[in-house]
Amino acid sequence: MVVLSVPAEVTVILLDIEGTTTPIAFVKDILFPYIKENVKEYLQTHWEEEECQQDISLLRKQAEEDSHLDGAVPIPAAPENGADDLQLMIQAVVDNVCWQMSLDRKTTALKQLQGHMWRAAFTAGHVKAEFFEDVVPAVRKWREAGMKVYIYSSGSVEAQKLLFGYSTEGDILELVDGHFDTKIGHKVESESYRKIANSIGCSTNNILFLTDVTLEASAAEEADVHVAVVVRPGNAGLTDDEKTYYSLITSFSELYLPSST
Ligand SMILES: CSCCC(=O)C(=O)COP(=O)(O)O
Ligand SMILES: [Mg+2]
Repeated sequence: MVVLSVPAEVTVILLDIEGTTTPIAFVKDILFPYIKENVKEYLQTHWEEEECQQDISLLRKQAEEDSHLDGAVPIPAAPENGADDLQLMIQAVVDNVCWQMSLDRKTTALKQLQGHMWRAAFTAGHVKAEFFEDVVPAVRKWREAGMKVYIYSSGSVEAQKLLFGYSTEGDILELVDGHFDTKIGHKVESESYRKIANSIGCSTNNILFLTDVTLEASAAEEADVHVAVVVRPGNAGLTDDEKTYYSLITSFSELYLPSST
């Protein structure tokens, strides 16, 4: 087995979710279709609720920022003229969400609505999150060795907690010391990793970030975070240069913690 030695200064392991802890197929084939199939009914049912109105406001703001993009779908201002306007507005939000999802956008607005929609599916037991089989045993081992384990995903913190709270492995939320999402910044921006270190109360070089996306690894590395790229079935392929440049692991069990011997 290939072994990647974790530098002695590392005290925090920061995990991406999709493509790292969890198969991309679970997100693409189960979580995302749930949104596309249910978003219209969800909006019709929850429209009057404050949480839903906050989600719409955020989506509308994002739509304004996106107005220069090819194919962007605008969301009109709040309806004034009754039921017909409301139905047009709901359809605009549905079209905007589907457009964003067709591009796999990671906007905070989209991710916030998705997190709220998944709540019902997870808590009712209709969906259970999948984790690669090496994830839970490795995380337990790291924690026993004194490591802190944090999550940094484009999925909202609320969605992350649903995944860890309602998984095929049971409720494994207690294995996570904390969560970060795009509210702290985007994963391809190095400043986000500095803010995460600051929020945890450590230096960036105390963190090892595991992700499937080399753009994220590169941003983290620029902030002096240690990185390893996770190669999982179903992940996007890496170029030869990326394979040479980055430390690669195919399972969390390949990480060797000097302190855990
Ligand atoms: C954690 S919620 C479901 C996945 C999701 O919506 C997403 O965008 C995952 O992105 P990641 O940063 O974990 O690759
Ligand atoms: Mg990922």
